[in-house]
Amino acid sequence: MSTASVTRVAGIGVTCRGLVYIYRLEGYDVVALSGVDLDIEPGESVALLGPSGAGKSTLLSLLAGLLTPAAGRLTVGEHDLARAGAAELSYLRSTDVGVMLQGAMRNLLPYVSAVENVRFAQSGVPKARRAGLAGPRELLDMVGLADQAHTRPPDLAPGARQRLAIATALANGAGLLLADEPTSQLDTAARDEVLDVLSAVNRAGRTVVVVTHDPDVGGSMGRTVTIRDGRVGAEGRRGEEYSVVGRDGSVHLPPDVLDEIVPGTLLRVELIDGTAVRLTPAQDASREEPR
Ligand SMILES: Nc1ncnc2c1ncn2[C@@H]1O[C@H](COP(=O)(O)OP(=O)(O)OP(=O)(O)O)[C@@H](O)[C@H]1O
Repeated sequence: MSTASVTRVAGIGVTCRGLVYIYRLEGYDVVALSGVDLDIEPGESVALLGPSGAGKSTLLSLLAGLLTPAAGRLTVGEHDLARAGAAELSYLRSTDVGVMLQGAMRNLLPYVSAVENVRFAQSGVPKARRAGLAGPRELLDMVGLADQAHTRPPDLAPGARQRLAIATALANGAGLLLADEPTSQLDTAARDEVLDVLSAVNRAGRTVVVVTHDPDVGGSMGRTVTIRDGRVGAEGRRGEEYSVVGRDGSVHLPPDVLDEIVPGTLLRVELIDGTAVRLTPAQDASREEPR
């Protein structure tokens, strides 16, 4: 696969403070996000990791303006998404944010060619923002599909379909790309081609946020953020994993530590020389029953 040079686009940053989202179902509520604090700098590449049901896709949908937070602050570029109305959210998606839903075909029109898919994605861009957009051919070139411009999505290989979904997501000139599981169900070669494209669009300035279960995909991004129980539990940089102290002082212990120090254990917490923290389990290593 050969990709052409990628048009530079300024990246868009994100700020989340105490972000809460609740799915309201008949008879009960599901708290999917319970206080996410997260900053993403313009031009960063970030992987959202974490166990199934942790809240990764919900967070991505909030960043995309597809869901509105129940509480907390959320800004994407200049937009305050906690306060934005439907028109502002729709403008955001047609200009600054490119979204790839899970499953390539959910992002594509099956009955028209690759180039028509990109043209269609550009038809919703407001006139004032159309000047300076990369053309459909250039976008297909960017994802290595120049020679398959007239192929319809069902006739593309799975990896090529995902790359076409990237081209359509970025057709509006977005400075923030949000992709939910863009490499799931791809073989290693197709996955690496998708990662190459994501890396190229990131190097050309755009902010890239990817939800994934694949640690290799996480490793290919500049930073990993692990969501656990609806909050940021850990962050990884340059292969090192760090726990994140929540605004209420809570810390998620890493799974391997939790194997040894089970929930309910009493811990003595000591600050050592102002530079390190020591956690020591109480003698019997479990909470005493109240008398
Ligand atoms: N449409 C919905 N209605 C009700 N509850 C939902 C809905 N979507 C998600 N949830 C619940 O919200 C919580 C977070 O789900 P979410 O899909 O964001 O997690 P996730 O980390 O992306 O999981 P996965 O890795 O399995 O996709 C889960 O408890 C899930 O069951």
